Amino acid sequence: MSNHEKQKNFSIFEEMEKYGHEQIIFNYDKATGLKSIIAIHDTTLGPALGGCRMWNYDTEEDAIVDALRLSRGMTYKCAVSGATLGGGKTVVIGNPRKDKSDEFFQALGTFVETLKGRYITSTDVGTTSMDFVCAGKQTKYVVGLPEEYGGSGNTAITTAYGIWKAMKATAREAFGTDSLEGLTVAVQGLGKVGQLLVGHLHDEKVRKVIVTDIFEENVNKVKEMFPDVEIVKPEEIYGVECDIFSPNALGAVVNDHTIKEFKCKAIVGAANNQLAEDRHGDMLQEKGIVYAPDYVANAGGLIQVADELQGFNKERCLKKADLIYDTLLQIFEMSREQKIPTYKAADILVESKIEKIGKLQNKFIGN
Ligand SMILES: NC(=O)c1ccc[n+]([C@@H]2O[C@H](COP(=O)([O-])OP(=O)(O)OC[C@H]3O[C@@H](n4cnc5c(N)ncnc54)[C@H](O)[C@@H]3O)[C@@H](O)[C@H]2O)c1
Repeated sequence: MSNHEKQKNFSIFEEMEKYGHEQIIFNYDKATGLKSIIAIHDTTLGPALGGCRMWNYDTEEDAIVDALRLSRGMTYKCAVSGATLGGGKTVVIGNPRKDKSDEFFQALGTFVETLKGRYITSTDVGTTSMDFVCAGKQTKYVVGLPEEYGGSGNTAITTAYGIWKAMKATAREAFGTDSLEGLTVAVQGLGKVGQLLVGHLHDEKVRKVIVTDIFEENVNKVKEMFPDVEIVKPEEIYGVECDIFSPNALGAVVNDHTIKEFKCKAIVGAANNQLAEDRHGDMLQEKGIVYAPDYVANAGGLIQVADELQGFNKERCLKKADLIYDTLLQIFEMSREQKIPTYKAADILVESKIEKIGKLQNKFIGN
């Protein structure tokens, strides 16, 4: 089907109805050429929070679908981490290597400001904390700023920490012990999170780390820091012999093709929306692969920026990230007891939490 035909069949309201999105805002700034979409999924728990992804989308439909999927993931991630925040996301259509400037992100800031705190933004793939220093000149509704600007700094640190904890919980479920010592872990994507994760794995004395990235400079950097890593080509990573596969690049890496290739016993990584479709989570369960639901495992970054909204405290933030381990154990237990895939168990946990909090009555607390 051509892109034009695809767009003719695409209904934005049908998409919003499917998962209950509240609002989509399209922003265009003539002076800078900024084209962005802000999707707000659910604000039952509080203002929507979610990073801003900058990507060269093939079609506008791809950009809208990404904003919808990612913002919904943020609702679930906020709820499962105990944050009093809802889910939102921005996508910026453009090339992050060419199209950025101070004015470009200031333009984004002006649009975020119009929402008066209903949506708070931050970094994601293709954007950096410095981009939000620029956006922050026009809005106070930004988090994930560098420490020298009063922010909590690089969120990848807490994300990688959380993935490491998630991996330990998943190892306990899959291998009966939460020590990663002696295991082989395949890491896809050696960006901000992937690089730090390899460091944690090294400290845990895993047997072998197999790595890949589409950018050679990232692979070389990791090889320099950890000479023992084994490097494979990007297309080879799914089929390598390993205990744990860790996707830390982009989403939809668990799909009809990769499932046939997987030789791992568990999947734990930072990438958002790892399952191309829900049914792939069912297929993983049938294959006996323990899947750590992405929005639970990768909540570290969200936990950090949510903490920044309260005045960042690193110790408190890491303590909250430690809970990723406990939450995953709870989800694995639900999955076993109810005989349902782990992604469904996580969704049930979150949806019941949102429903209960949504029904809370405001109580009179005196003057
Ligand atoms: N940074 C965070 O705090 C955070 C928090 C939650 C989720 N995530 C998610 O985790 C993932 C990694 O985040 P990041 O901050 O490290 O992003 P990043 O952009 O720094 O790194 C992504 C890396 O993946 C590589 N890559 C892309 N496609 C690839 C492919 N097909 N094969 C191999 N490598 C490929 C890129 O070259 C890059 O090095 C993203 O999906 C992001 O949305 C990040």
